[in-house]
Amino acid sequence: MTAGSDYSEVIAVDVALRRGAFSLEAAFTAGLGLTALFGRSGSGKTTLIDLIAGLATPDRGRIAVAGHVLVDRRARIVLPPHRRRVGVVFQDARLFPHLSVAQNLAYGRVFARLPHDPAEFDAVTGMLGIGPLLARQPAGLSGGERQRVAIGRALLARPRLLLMDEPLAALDEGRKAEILPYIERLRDEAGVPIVYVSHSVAEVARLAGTIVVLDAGRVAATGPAEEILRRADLIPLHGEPGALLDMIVEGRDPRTGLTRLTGQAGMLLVPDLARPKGATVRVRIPARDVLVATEAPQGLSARNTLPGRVLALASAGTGVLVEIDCAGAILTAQLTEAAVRDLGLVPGREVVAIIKSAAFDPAGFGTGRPTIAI
Ligand SMILES: Nc1ncnc2c1ncn2[C@@H]1O[C@H](COP(=O)(O)OP(=O)(O)OP(=O)(O)O)[C@@H](O)[C@H]1O
Repeated sequence: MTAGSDYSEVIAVDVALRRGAFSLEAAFTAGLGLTALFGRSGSGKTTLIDLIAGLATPDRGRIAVAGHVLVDRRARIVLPPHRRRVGVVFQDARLFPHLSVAQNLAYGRVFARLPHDPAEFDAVTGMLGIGPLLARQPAGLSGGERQRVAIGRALLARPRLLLMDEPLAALDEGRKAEILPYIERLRDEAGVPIVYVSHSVAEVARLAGTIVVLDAGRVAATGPAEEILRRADLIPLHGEPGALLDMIVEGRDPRTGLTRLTGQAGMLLVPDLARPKGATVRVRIPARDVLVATEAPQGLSARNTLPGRVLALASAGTGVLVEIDCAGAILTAQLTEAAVRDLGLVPGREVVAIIKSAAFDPAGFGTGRPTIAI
């Protein structure tokens, strides 16, 4: 990509397909970084992945990646999967059981007709932390290790796009936590755009720059992750609204032992994070963990109070979702209608958002800036 090119169009999809009673009609564009295809079971996520990978052909439409047309039904272009330069990582790693890790990795390369490149091999195995596993057989690896090898195999074929179809779904919580930092490195360092299927809000909140929400074969919404995840009208799909804030680690607060983060919204104290000073972190703050006051509170144990202004109110299930603009960063608070009435909350009203430090789940902190705008 050259500077000034439109980063929102690294991937351009506009397709239709009927499969039995199910019909998919989906159009979206996405840029570099990680784009999550998010939706309930049966919404069409895997069908869309199949169409991009070439495992199924749309009845109508066009798919292009980095300016290369993979499918254009009107122009009668349907590239076979092996000519698409699209890597796929499935829920199960699908490694060859009779080959070692090193041989599995080399296979991706052979299949793509690329010569062995020791420097690239070392870079990929280093990034994914699989160097020590090279002589092992897949049967002896943990689920997370297997997935890292599957990602390495896909990357070594130098894809223009990496598709990941629920790559963590078969792993327990511990293994998921172990592999997430590698997926973040992949997103930030490999320079390959990723389309990532998940129906986990926590996963998508941590990883995605862009979210495409699918519902019954249609794109219900698409946009930056922070916008999609706070929308009240999408609660039936994502379940729980919340804010995403990109913040910087300032260091350990000597008085409390908590980690001090700074960002657009102000300063937050969160449970001790093993991240270096200056590191960027992505923090998710669910709306139910935010309280609202109309004056700075006195004698309150909560550590985090951010001044802001009510931006909008939207009815959300049995309550009200209040959007608060904290110096340009937008927080959301889930309140009862009675609380909104009692506090006199209307757009423009100055308020203080209060978040308990204990509300932050250290396992949910992402790294880096997930959207790379060029
Ligand atoms: N080959 C097929 N023939 C007929 N219907 C199909 C076929 N493949 C998938 N479907 C249907 O298409 C719909 C979308 O399936 P798809 O696997 O794309 O959903 P999904 O969002 O990936 O779901 P999940 O999260 O459960 O994996 C489902 O109703 C499914 O039953």
